[in-house]
Amino acid sequence: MTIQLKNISKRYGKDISLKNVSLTFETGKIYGLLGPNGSGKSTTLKMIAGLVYPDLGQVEVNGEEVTRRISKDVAYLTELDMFYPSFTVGNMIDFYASQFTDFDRNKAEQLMQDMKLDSAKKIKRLSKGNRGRLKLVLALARKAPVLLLDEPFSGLDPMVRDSIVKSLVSYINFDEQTVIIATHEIDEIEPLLDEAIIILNGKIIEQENVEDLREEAGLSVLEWFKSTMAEREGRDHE
Ligand SMILES: Nc1ncnc2c1ncn2[C@@H]1O[C@H](COP(=O)(O)OP(=O)(O)OP(=O)(O)O)[C@@H](O)[C@H]1O
Repeated sequence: MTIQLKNISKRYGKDISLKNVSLTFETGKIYGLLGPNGSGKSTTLKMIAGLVYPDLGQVEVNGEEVTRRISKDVAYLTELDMFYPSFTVGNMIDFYASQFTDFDRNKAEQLMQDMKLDSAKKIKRLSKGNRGRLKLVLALARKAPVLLLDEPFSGLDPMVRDSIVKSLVSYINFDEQTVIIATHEIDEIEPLLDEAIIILNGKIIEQENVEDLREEAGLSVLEWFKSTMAEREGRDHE
């Protein structure tokens, strides 16, 4: 599945959220969409999920324009908690299984064990971190061709993050899935990434293959991100 954003612009009232963004995402790769608060990461993901439409430009999946129908192919972990508080964890798993034909119960069971979640527990009684884990279970248990993760590690403690980052790849089917992770926690997701994209003030300012970055420039993604941002700031102040 090839996802293409072609010359996308989007504004909310006076605020410009995306400016002439063009990006291509291919199956089998994990992309990191990196940038500071308010840079347009979530808006980009929402566009791929068909939840927000561009003012200008096109979003295409396999050459076809994205509509609301894309949602069946997109597993989307959002920043917002959209859980029903009276549900138990198990109810939520049942609900997802009823909503999405690609929801894999066996995978969900395995993920629940890995994330140490109790299916009898009420969602309103879960800690923030455990809610974060549940969100990951619900997104990763789907065999959707497109997996969008918006700040997937927020609320998780550092030890857990580390182990989740390590186990995440085992839940991805690289023959069939495209994964896009939006985050400002670059250090943590670095080991997962194939491609790193920097978005700033609604513009894509850089994109690099992570292996090339390491081998050719001798830089970690975080070092590259910091130096790119510093260079920008310097330029903006000239
Ligand atoms: N529903 C909305 N109504 C008005 N403005 C919006 C809306 N959604 C996003 N914006 C604006 O668009 C810009 C980009 O926001 P977006 O949420 O895409 O950034 P982000 O990079 O995901 O930020 P964060 O890291 O803080 O989540 C911001 O200026 C934001 O205020």
